Amino acid sequence: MAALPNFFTLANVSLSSSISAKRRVTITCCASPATSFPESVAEAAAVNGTAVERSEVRIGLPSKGRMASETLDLLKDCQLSVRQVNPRQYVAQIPQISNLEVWFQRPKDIVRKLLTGDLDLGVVGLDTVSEYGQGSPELIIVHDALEYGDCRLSLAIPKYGIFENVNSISQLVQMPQWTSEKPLRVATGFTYLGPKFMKENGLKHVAFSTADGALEAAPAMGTADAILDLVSSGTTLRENNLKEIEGGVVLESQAVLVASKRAVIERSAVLTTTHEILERLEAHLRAVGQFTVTANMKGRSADEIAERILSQPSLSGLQGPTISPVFCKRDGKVLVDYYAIVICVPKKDLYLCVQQLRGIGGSGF
Ligand SMILES: Nc1ncnc2c1ncn2[C@@H]1O[C@H](COP(=O)(O)OP(=O)(O)OP(=O)(O)O)[C@@H](O)[C@H]1O
Ligand SMILES: O=P(O)(O)OC[C@H]1O[C@H](OP(=O)(O)OP(=O)(O)O)[C@H](O)[C@@H]1O
Ligand SMILES: [Mg+2]
Repeated sequence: MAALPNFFTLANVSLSSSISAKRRVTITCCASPATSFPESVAEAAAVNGTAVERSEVRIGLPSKGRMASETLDLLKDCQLSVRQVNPRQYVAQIPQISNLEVWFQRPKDIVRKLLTGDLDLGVVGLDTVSEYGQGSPELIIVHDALEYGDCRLSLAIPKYGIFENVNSISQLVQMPQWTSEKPLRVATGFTYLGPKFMKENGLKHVAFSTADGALEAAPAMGTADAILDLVSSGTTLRENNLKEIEGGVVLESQAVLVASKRAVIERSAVLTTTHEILERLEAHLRAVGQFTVTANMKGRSADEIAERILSQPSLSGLQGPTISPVFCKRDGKVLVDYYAIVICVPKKDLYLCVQQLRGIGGSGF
């Protein structure tokens, strides 16, 4: 994952100790580079005063696009059913949390409204928080991995012509073609992150153009040399003869739960509701991320099997294993040759765990 510029763990906010104890939950806050902070956002954050007077808690959910239905599905899996009578109704309730109002908004407007204090919480892609939050210290990432909406913001160039042998950002920067008269033309919808990334990578001669969609067509049309856009499967780039380059990923993104720092700090109802949502998200995400592996293993005793399992690097950090004798009858005697073992494995470690269990004599998975 590319390092996220301007994000750091927020250790000195009073709520952090209680929330950040959870696995995969980080309370992070965009650092505030005061000098480069755009005035419009700073002003928006400053007029956040209305938030203090509201008693109900407002969460913004994507009203349309690919994040909309998956967000509702996730909440449903957490037993938080959003009651929306029809898709054109922009406000809804979640009966399980009585003082919570759901507002359906476009993802970028969710971030904007968190900054103005019109929303307290929101679910959007990290790319949207980073682009429209513009490093504002007013935004707190409450949960950084809701496990959908995975994509990356990445720079892509044509596979052909002058770019044929260019495969990294440093090679792109060193190309003699880019001058102040003829800068590298980049098409992007990310007008904050794009210039920031190029500056950080030393690309001086660059000009940006914006469009709302189908950016991948710009190089073939001759209107841009490169594009900076979201990539998920990579199909759109491939179909348009474009390639990503080494060092060209601006950020890795997925859906996150974001909060207004001020609302969380100043209004106890927001903090309580944030905790409640977080507990439910964590319980659900932990459960779906875990697999139970059962296997048989030959051995002299349960202790010996336990030692063998716990000596393996991918198995030693687990809670357990549960080891039970498997009884059989041979020549009229009840014997234990095998033990049944049960371990709980995070999804990402599943393959390695099974390999390591096999390596120490596990079978019958
Ligand atoms: N190809 C993709 N695969 C997975 N997630 C994506 C992809 N493209 C975007 N996303 C995520 O989904 C979010 C919403 O994208 P979506 O395309 O639905 O809306 P949008 O691009 O903001 O709006 P619109 O396409 O209507 O202009 C993005 O901010 C990003 O986090
Ligand atoms: O790597 P892939 O899986 O091919 O996905 C990447 C494409 O998905 C997004 O477009 P979207 O579908 O949102 O259309 P848009 O350009 O109209 O926003 C993004 O802007 C890319 O064009
Ligand atoms: Mg889109």
